[in-house]
Amino acid sequence: MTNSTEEHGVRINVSQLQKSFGDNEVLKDVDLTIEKGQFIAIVGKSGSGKSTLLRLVAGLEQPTNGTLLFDDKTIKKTDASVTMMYQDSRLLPWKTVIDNVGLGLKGDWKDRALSVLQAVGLSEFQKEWPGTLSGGQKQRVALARALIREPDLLMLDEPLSALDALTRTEMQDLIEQIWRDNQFTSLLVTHDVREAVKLADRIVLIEDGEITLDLENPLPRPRDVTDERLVALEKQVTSRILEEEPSTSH
Ligand SMILES: Nc1ncnc2c1ncn2[C@@H]1O[C@H](COP(=O)(O)OP(=O)(O)OP(=O)(O)O)[C@@H](O)[C@H]1O
Repeated sequence: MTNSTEEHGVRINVSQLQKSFGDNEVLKDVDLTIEKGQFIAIVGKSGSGKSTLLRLVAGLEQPTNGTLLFDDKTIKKTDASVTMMYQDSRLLPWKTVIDNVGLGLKGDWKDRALSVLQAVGLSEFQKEWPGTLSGGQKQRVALARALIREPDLLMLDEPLSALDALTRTEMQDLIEQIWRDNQFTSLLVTHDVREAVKLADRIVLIEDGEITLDLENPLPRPRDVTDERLVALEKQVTSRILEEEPSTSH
């Protein structure tokens, strides 16, 4: 799909979104517009509601209240292709790498699968079993499996947090390059503020189910994590997260 001239990306508009599980109000009145092709990172403490927001946007959960629009259409009517990448690659161990990439696809997908495997640097591994791959390679296959669907929206739920630091940096560069080549909209949930400032155009902080910071990241790409402007941005977000320690635990 990296050679495709077709336009990808979707504009997302979340308005007064609210989600409760029983008495637990997890998201309170969230408003967020993500422009087509934008890369957004959602950061925040554990339990603040990041994954819930992602799952609502992905249509895996229904909101208690509020609206969710894709290119100004309600989510039920959207034609947009939405794909998700998780911390765990979720590959089927009894299928080869290439069959995992094409899983669930109809028609002749082998050439496209090879092309996306090439884009993630794994074409030589097409006939291998997932069990023989490293954690980083498995995540590359998961990325290829997302890419073959030519996503308008790629959702990334802590996709790199189980990887070692070096592999993680390599994967960040790969994700950024693939996003730039394909221009889909990206929504990344991460605990890692450095990862957020390296990859995202905007960093959104969620605290107790509310957006409390929405920061533009104007730094040119590709970004160097030792660049003092990036370090300053990282400090700004981190200190904001740490500002208010909860007085009670629950
Ligand atoms: N299906 C569910 N049923 C009941 N409660 C849920 C459900 N999903 C999430 N929650 C609750 O919603 C709150 C927010 O969870 P969520 O996973 O969105 O947080 P998070 O910010 O992504 O946390 P983490 O960084 O630890 O993944 C938590 O209190 C969690 O227990």
